[in-house]
Amino acid sequence: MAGLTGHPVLEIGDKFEELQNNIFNNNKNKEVIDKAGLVVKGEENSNNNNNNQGGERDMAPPTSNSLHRSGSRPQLDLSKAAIQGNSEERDPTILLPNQSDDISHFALDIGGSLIKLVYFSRHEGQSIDDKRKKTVKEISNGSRRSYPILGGRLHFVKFETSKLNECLDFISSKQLHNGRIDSHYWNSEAPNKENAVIKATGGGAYKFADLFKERLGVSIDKEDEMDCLVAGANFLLKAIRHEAFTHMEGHKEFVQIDHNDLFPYLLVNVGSGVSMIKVDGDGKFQRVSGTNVGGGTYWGLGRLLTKCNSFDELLELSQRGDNRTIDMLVGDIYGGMDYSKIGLSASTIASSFGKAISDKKELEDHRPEDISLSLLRMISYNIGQISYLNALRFGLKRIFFGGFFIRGHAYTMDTISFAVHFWSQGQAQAMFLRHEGFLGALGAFMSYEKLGLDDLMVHQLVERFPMGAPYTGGKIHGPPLGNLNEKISWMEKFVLKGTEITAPVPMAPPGTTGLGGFEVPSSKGGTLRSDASALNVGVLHLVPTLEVFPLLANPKMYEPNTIDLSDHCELEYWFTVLSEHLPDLVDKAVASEGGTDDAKRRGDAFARAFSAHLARLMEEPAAYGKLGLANLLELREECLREFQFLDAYRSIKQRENEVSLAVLPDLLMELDRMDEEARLLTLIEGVLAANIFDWGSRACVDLYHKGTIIDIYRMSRNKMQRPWRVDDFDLFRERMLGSEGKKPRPHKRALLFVDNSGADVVLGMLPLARELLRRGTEVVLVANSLPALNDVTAMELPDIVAEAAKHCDILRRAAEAGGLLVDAMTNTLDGSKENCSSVPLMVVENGCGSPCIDLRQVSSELASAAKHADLIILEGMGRALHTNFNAWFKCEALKLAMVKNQRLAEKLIKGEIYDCVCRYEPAS
Ligand SMILES: CC(C)(COP(=O)(O)O)[C@@H](O)C(=O)NCCC(=O)O
Ligand SMILES: [Mn+2]
Repeated sequence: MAGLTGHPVLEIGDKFEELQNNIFNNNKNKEVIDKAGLVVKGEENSNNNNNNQGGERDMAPPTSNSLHRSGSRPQLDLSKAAIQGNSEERDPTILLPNQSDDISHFALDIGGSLIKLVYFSRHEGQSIDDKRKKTVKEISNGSRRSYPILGGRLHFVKFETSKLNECLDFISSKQLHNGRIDSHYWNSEAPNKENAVIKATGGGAYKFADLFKERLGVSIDKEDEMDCLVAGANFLLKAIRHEAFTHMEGHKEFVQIDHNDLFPYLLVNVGSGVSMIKVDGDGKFQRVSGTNVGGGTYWGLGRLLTKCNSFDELLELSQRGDNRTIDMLVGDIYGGMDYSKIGLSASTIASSFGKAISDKKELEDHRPEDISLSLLRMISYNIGQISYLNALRFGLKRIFFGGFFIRGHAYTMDTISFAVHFWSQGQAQAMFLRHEGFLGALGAFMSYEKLGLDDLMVHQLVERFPMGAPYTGGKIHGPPLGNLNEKISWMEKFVLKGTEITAPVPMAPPGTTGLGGFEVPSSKGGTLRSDASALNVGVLHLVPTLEVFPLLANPKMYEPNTIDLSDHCELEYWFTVLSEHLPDLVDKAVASEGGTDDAKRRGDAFARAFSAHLARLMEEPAAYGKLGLANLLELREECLREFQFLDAYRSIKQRENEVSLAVLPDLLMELDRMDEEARLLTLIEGVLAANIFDWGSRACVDLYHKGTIIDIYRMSRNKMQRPWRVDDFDLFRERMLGSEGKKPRPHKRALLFVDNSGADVVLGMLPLARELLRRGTEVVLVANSLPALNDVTAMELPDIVAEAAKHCDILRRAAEAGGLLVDAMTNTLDGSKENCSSVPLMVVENGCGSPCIDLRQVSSELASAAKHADLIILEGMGRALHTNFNAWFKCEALKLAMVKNQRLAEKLIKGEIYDCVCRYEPAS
C-alpha cells in the first residue's frame, strides 16, 4: 500500500488497516490482534466501556473523579480537617477533605417588589490519582501556592417580595443559613444556627427581620443600602469582564472597562426615587444629586391613570403604546415641520402629556398603552438628562444606570441612552450593568469580613449558565433543584412550555426597539415580552487557581474568539451547526454511559437543555453576555457535564489511541530513516493530516461513515501538498534547521497544546514532540483538564506516553526525566533499563474542558510551565483557529490546524474545507 506519509517509503502493514476498520465500523465481537500480540476484544456495544473486559486496556483513567457532584443535603463533615498551606499564616484556609457537599452562605437585598439573594456554595475538589503529580511539582519548582481565597460559586436568585415564603423555603431547603462565614474562611467549629447572622440590605431587612428569626433562627445584620450598591458595582466592574454595556436603538454592546481607570464614575440608581452617586473608589462615594421623579412616579402615576395591577404589566403595556397621541411634539406646534434652527426634529417631544390640555378627551378616551409609553419616556428622559448634567458638573466620563426601574427593559434603556446622547451631543454614553439587579445583595454579601472576594481578579472568575438559565433567565427563580433527578424532571416538565422557547424564535436582526428617542416601540414590541431582552445572570465560579497565560504579548488587548457571535449571521450559522450535531452527540453520550434507560433520560434532558440555551441566544444574542463561538462550544460541554456525561467519547478515544499506538513504532522508524529536512516537513504534515480525526466536525463525522480510517488518513495525507493555504513552513524550518550551514540554537522549552486523541496526538503531536526532545528542547504537552469531544485530556496522556515510550528510547528517557513514567512499564526495545540523562517530557493540564482555549484563564501549572518556554505550538481548529488565531505571544508560536468546516475555510483563509494552516510567528 502507499506510504501513510504520502512519501513512497513509509510502510505500515495491513494490520493497520484491519485495526482501523474496527474503529469506525461495527466492531461487535471482533477480535483484533494488536502489535504486541495482545487480544483486544471488540465491545458488545461499541460505546460502552463501563464494563471493561479483562483483555481490554483501559487507557483513559476514569474521569468521574475530576468533577464532583452531590445530590444530598449539605452538612459539614469536619473529620480530617487540615490547614492548607502554611499553618503559621494568620487566617489559613482550612480544608475539609471529607466535606463533599455544598456549603453555603448568603446575603439579601429585600426591596419593595423583589428579593435578591446572592449565595455562595463550595464544591470541594476530590484528590485524584494523577500520574502527572511529579511533573507538576517539578514544573512549579515545588512552590505551589496556597490560595487564601475561597474557591466556589456565587449564585444569583430573585423572588417576589410578596412571596417571601418562597424565598424562606429556598434558603431552608438549601440549608443556606447553616453555612456561614465569620472570622475564618472556613470556621473549624460546627455551624451554630443560633448565633447565625445574615447580612441584608433594603427596606425589607428591617420589615422582615422578625420573620427570618422565627422561620430560620437567624438574625439580620442590616447594611446600608448605598454602601452595598457601591460595593456591588465596584466589585462587578472590576471583577467581571464585559459587565457593562451600552444600549442604543435596541443594540447592546459590551464594554471592557480598564480596572485601573474605573474611578470616578456616576452611579445612578433608579428605584422609587433616583439617587446619583459619585463613586471615587472602594467605599469612597458621595450622593451628589437625585430626583424624586423615578420608578415610583412611573408606577404610581401609571397605576392611577391606567388601572394596571403591577409594574411589569404597566411596562408591558408601554410596548404597544404610541405616545404621539398624548405627547405634544415639535411637529404639532410647527405644522408638521422640524424646528431645524435649534436642531429639533418634528418628532421631538416638546411637552410630555401636552396634548392632553388641548384635546377634548377625558382619561377614558386615551389608550392605557399610550399613557404608559408617554409616562415612561417622560421619566426616562428626565433621569437621563439630570444624570448627564451631574456627570458634567463633576467632570465624570462614565454614567452607569441601575435599579429596579431599569430591569433590563430595552425601551427604558434606549430612552435613557438617547437622553444622555442627546444632551451630551454624543460626548457621553449611558451604560448598564448585566448584574444590575444584584448590586445591593452583592454589596451586602461582600460586607462579610475577610471573604476574600475583593482580592479576586477577573481571570479567576468564570461565569456559567446552568440548564435553567433559558427558562428562569433574569426572572424569578423556580423551585430549588436538589439533585440530578430533580433537574431532569424539571426539564421534562418544561417540555410543553419549552417548545415555545426551543423552537427557534423568528429572527429579527437586533435592530431598533423603536426609539431613536423619537419613535414608538417597533414591531418587536408586539411579539416579544418586555423583558425578553433582559439579560441572564449565570453562576459565577470563583477559581482562584486560574491565571493569565504569561506569554500573551498583550493580555489587555487579547481576544480569544476569532468568531464573534454578536454578528447575527454567525450566530444563526453556528446555531444550525450545533443543533444538527445534537442527535449524534446525544447518541455518543448515551452510549458512553451504557445506553441504559437512565442514560437515555439524561441524554434527552441534555438535548432539551442545550437546545433551550441555543434558542434563548437566538431570542436575545446578548442574553449571556459577550459570547464568541468558543463560549458556545464550552457551554455544550458544560451542559453535558451537568447531566453527568463526563466523557461522551471515552471509548472512541480509547480505540483510536490503541490503533494509533500500534502503528507508531513503524512511523517512527520511517521518520528516522529521513534526513532532518524531510523529517521536519513530514512531521508537520503528519500533525496537519492527523488533525482530521475530529468528532466535532460534521464533515469529518460523515467521512468516518464513508470509509476506513486508513482511507481518510490517506486522503488527508494526499491533501498535504504544499503550499498549504497558510504556509509559513519555510520560516519555521529556517528557525529549526538554520540556513547556509548555520545551526540555530535549539529552543529551551516548547509548550505543545495538543488536541484530539488517537492519530492526532499519537501519530501527529508525539512524533513532533520527540523531534524537539531529540534536539534538546524540553517539551510540555498541554492538554485539557476535562474531556471535550474527542480531545485528549492531561489525565489520559501519561498512559499514552508510557505506551509510546515502550518502543522509543527518546520518548522513554524524556518521559522518565519528566516524571511521567513513575510506575509505568518501561521495558525498552532492547530490554535495558539504563537512565541516560535527557531533557524532560512533561504533561500539564490547561485548566479547561472545552475544544477551544481562552488564554486569559489557564491552570496555574500551565502558567508556571510557560515561564521558561520560548516556543508554543497550538494545534487544532479549536485552539488555533476558533481561538487564538489572531493572538500574539511573547515567544515564538506555531499554529497548526486543518480547517474542517467549509464556511470557516472561506471566511478565515479564503480557502476550502480540509485546507491547512501552518502559521509561524516569531516572538513579538
Ligand atoms: C469542535 C471543533 C472546534 C473541534 O476541532 P479540533 O479543535 O479538534 O480540530 C470543530 O470540530 C468544529 O468547529 N466543529 C463544528 C463545525 C462543523 O461541524 O463543521
Ligand atoms: Mn479537538
